[in-house]
Amino acid sequence: MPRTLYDKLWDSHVVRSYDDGSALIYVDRHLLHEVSTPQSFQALDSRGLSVHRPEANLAVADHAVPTLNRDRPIADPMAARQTALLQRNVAKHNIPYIPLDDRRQGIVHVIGPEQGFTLPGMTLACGDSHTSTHGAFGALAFGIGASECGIVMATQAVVQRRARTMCVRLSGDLPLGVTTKDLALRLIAVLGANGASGHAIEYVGAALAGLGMEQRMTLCNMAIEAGARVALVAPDQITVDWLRGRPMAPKGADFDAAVAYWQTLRSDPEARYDRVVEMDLTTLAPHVTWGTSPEDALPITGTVPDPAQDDDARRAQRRQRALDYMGLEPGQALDGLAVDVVFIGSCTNGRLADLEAAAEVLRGRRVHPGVRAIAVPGSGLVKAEAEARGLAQVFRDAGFEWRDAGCSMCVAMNGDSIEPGQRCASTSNRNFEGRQGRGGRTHLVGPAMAAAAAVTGHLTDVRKLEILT
Ligand SMILES: CC(C)[C@H](C(=O)O)[C@@H](O)C(=O)O
Ligand code: SF4
Repeated sequence: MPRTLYDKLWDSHVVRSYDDGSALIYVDRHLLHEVSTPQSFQALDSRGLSVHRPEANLAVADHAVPTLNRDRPIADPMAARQTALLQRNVAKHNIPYIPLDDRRQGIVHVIGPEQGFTLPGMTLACGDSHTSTHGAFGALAFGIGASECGIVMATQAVVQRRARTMCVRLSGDLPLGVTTKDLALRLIAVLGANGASGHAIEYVGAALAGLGMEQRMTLCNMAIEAGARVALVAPDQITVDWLRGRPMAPKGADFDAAVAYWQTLRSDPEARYDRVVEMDLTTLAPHVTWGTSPEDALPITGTVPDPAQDDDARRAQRRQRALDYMGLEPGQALDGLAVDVVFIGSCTNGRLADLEAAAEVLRGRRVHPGVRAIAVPGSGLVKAEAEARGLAQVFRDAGFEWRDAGCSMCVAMNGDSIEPGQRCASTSNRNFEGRQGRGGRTHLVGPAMAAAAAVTGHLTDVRKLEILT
């Protein structure tokens, strides 16, 4: 029977199947961060269990870590405790750990691929919902809960429910000024925040040939915001070229052998998906969210919707609440909304290609007076590369704060946050109430759109700005 890529990855990792459709799945790799693992280690320790295969794990602190003054002790007591605890736990269990002062430190979903820890054909788990990111490499990657992290460390396996499959077929090229973030937002708006729940999304289609790994990661990263815990792109030459030479990727003949296997990781031509969605990239516009769910996304040329016109009463209620929280009126144009803060970073848009896209807009321009703009590279290596290529200087010259790597203002756990009532154009993935700080108002955008907001002082269509490259 013809199989999808998801089926192949699933089948090759089943240890035992159960009658209810779930299965015990072998987990090749496990990523750890400081926020979701304290109870996992506690569970191990209270039962006297050891870590089954320490080298299958990789730990890094990212959520709570400061992005300034890294040479000093962490000032926030909670962050200091969380980070120290992770360090103690991994040392005790011999788990490879990237320390805070290491250039490789960064957001788990940035450093996994960067180090070649994430590889095609593998199963990868992490106590974090955005683990879907790693599916861009053709890995079966999924977020798990804290107790499951303990189970994975002790047994190298976890029980999962098989997902239904959804094919998202992408055709055409992205127009100038439009990025994969816009595509991701559009897709979530079309599907709804729960529209893909219970599904594994596979992105297919001619458009993928024009999308680099970083763009594919942005797409897979945001699949969870449509409810899909798993997202996939079949590995191709772009994947192979990106992984060649990565520190933890196989070397020499081993790499060639791995590539031969990776080439088998694609859906069979006759394979059936439970659902198929078509997206034409050529007509896509830059998007922005107006509400408090990632599904509240519209083209920047749009206006704030009117809940009173909504035929779904529950949605109308949610939307009205969102408008109240966001301080918006129905019918208001999105282009022109003044912003106080601009954040460029996160595991969605904190990679080199994202910084480049923003820098293209920033070059020769200045951040609008009164706007606070902050750029936080996704990893120390992204930061170093951006500095080597002169991008950091573009950000600094424009008036951006240029920080050390971490989750930062994406989740505001490290003190990088916005004030109540402040409006922020953010390249992150969630715009929930309070996500970037209590009372803060988040508008999700791509990196070029964030840069455009920074220099104009308001949400605006980046296509209206002349790019001075
Ligand atoms: C803190 C962590 C568990 C959480 C997640 O699961 O995604 C965070 O990364 C987020 O983006 O909300
Ligand atoms: S950058 Fe944001 S979305 Fe990504 S792992 Fe960190 S907190 Fe979660």
